[in-house]
Amino acid sequence: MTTVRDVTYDLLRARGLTTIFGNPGSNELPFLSGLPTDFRYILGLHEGAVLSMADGYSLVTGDTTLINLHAASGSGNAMGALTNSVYSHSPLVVTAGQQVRSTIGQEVMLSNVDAGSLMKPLVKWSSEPTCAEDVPRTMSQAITMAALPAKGPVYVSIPYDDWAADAPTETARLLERDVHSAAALSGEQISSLVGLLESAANPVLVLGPAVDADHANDDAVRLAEKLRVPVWIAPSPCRCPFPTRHPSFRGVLPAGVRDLSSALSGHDLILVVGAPVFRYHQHLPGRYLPEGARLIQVTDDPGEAARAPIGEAFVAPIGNTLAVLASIVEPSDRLPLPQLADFKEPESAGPGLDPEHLFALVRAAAPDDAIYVNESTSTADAFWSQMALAHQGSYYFPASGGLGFGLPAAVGAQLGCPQRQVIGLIGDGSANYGITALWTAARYRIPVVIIILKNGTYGALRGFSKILNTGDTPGLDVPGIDFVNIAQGYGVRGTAVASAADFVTAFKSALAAEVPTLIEVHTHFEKP
Ligand SMILES: Cc1ncc(Cn2c(C)c(CCOP(=O)(O)OP(=O)(O)O)sc2=O)c(N)n1
Ligand SMILES: [Ca+2]
Repeated sequence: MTTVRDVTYDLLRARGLTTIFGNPGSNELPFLSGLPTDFRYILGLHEGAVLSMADGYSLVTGDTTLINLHAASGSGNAMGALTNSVYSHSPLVVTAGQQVRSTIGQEVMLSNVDAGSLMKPLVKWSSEPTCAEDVPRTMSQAITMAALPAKGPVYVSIPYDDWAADAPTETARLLERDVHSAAALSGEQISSLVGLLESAANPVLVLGPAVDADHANDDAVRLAEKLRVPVWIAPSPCRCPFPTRHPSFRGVLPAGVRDLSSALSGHDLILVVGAPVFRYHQHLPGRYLPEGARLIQVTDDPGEAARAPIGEAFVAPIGNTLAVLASIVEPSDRLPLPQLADFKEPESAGPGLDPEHLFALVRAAAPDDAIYVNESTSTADAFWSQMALAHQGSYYFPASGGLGFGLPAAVGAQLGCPQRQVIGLIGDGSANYGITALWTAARYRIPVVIIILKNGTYGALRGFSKILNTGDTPGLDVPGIDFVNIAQGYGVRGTAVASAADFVTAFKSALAAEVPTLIEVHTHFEKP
């Protein structure tokens, strides 16, 4: 007789979920026992790292990705990482082993009490099947929900005695299922958008992560070039939707209401594509928009459209909308935008490097199509002022600022995209939240390059203490961490550098290596 486990593995195979990121407990063993040979299991040592590795993998591949965690304790450890995945719309299927079905109510050891509620609101859908026979259909629903727009993580808790139960014969029909999502702006809606863009005196494009997620970067460039308009990246970006050396590129919008509004002053039409309106961060109240500006938002997430405080929104596929607009909008007779100024070539007063200087050295030596996973929270301005990102899928940042994403996501991204070099730019504070992913990188020989920016402090919080005028609070410094020895303890080759020449030597060696490498760079939080 075919078991629930057999049908579930057939379903996972049919939908392409044959890589499992996990950390097991006893509840998971009946699912993992006799893992089919065409599946691979990637072990992480902490569930936060497991989740973020899977997130990095799903972001670069675009694949719906399977995670298997241990009951409530493992699921709970992963929740911090899920705060990012839910906003980066990562299609993750998070599964957890549950105690034997008949004992859950007694709350025996390893029971995941009220499992269906545990992960809300950090997942778009969550369930514990009501009986063993419904496990395959529930898994089918979970995989489909994760992948349908707006994509996002889902959670399924499965009692471990369900796997051996007989599967109803009809569950085999799940393997034939396919679910298509269509919808697009109507001809009338497109015409109204085109009319607004062509009649605006000074329009501006604001692009968000969904443009990059939908591989619509080139159509965004075509639209910007036809309209001859400036292009900003929406605030708090977790991806890069537009080439940063293009003449239209103006940078990342500030994440405060007041400053964002002034950055857009003078524009009468603001077209926001693929971003929430907006992911503000610093609380700097003011007018949402400059005088006389009209905001139009195109998003594939009904929630983003519904919760925006301003503007008119269209819920539609991002790639299709940009492609249609770029093809039918008339070329503008505005003057072409001038080339961007050359990069400043910064220096540092040693020992140690200024972040701008470090990023200039990275840019000079890294491959043109490198993928950057950034979690160095006080150096964002320096990064955007020095990097030349030209390709789709070149940049990832924790979508909710939940630390512990960066280092594991870099490992997962490198596993998912072996053809491009992945470079993690990780603060010496952030590194500690996902440090165990170094072991996974060494264990599976994943050749990621991890650059630790060691300024000895929680730099972003020092910045916030100035904005919030909170003075010198406790808990802001992280001096003396030895990432080289930590890395070597997890099996990763590490080097510490404090000069430009030494960094370039170590970086070029790391880029040529076929194993993971960590470089600890002494950086300045403030210019010496
Ligand atoms: C899981 C988690 N814990 C704590 C924080 C709070 N936090 C913390 C602790 C930051 C400092 C990070 O320091 P870093 O060394 O990684 O980078 P910088 O020195 O460049 O800021 S930024 C920030 O929002 C967080 N965002 N996420
Ligand atoms: Ca730091």
